[in-house]
Amino acid sequence: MKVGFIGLGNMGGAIAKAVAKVDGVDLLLSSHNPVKAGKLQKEIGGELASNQEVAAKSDVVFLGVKPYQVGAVISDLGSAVDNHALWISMATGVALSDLAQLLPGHDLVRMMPNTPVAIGEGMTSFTAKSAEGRDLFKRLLAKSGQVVEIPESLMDAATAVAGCGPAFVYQFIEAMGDAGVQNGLSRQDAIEMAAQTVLGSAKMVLSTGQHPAQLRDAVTSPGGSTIAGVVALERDGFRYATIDAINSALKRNQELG
Ligand SMILES: NC(=O)C1=CN([C@@H]2O[C@H](COP(=O)(O)OP(=O)(O)OC[C@H]3O[C@@H](n4cnc5c(N)ncnc54)[C@H](OP(=O)(O)O)[C@@H]3O)[C@@H](O)[C@H]2O)C=CC1
Ligand SMILES: O=C(O)[C@@H]1CCC=N1
Repeated sequence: MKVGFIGLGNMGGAIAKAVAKVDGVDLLLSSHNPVKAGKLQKEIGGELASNQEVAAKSDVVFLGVKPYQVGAVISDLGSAVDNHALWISMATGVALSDLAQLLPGHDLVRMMPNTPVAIGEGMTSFTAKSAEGRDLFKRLLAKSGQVVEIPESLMDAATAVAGCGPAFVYQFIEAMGDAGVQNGLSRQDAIEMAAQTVLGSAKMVLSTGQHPAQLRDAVTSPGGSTIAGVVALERDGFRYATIDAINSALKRNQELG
């Protein structure tokens, strides 16, 4: 099966890395930036192509350009889109109804991935126009991490929590690292400790099925040091700051749409 990519930046490139691991897939890679696309091709294989070639020759096309570029990029393809491939858009805020106007008669999937798909640990939400599109999409994302089908009305929420979420987690890891450095750890050790702590804690949430508050209680000895830190986080508005960050991202998603 020929799987094409138009736009191979941070997100399109990460998905291409995951899709490249699926058996029976031949990649066609197109980006504005031939140097970037060439570098990726060396890493994951496939063939470099123009946008028109990708549209005309692919059975499935992943669209990885910025939301405001989607309309112009598809319009520029002209009759190359007439082969009725499955089109998959990752563009924030761009609805299936918008895509259907640009690609009338095509099968469509709207997805919201996050960058950890590049290492098989992503969290992707999607809405599909057809059952065939859904099955093919899930097959292509099989090596990308978790994949969940949601109603399109929840896409902005999924975008804010999981699409944008890695940036918030990296900020938290960076801040933990700073605290470690302030207290004498090397930068490298501090970041490794912070990142592994986030990884292990996330795995505990997913593998035990326990509520995060229960798991936090198991760390928090009465009168101990953890509760002192927990109280400081509450005092400084950590929970509110996190919710506010996600709501701000959600509001911006709606504006982008
Ligand atoms: N980054 C993320 O974590 C996530 C992003 N998304 C969505 O993914 C999409 C891409 O975002 P992101 O990867 O961050 O952005 P990037 O800017 O990193 O990637 C966009 C890519 O598209 C290329 N491009 C621009 N115009 C064209 C064109 N006419 N033809 C072919 N390629 C073109 C750009 O090339 P050049 O740089 O040379 O202009 C660039 O490589 C967006 O719609 C975003 O909403 C969704 C979920 C998460
Ligand atoms: O910042 C953005 O617009 C996109 C949405 C999800 C992650 N990046």
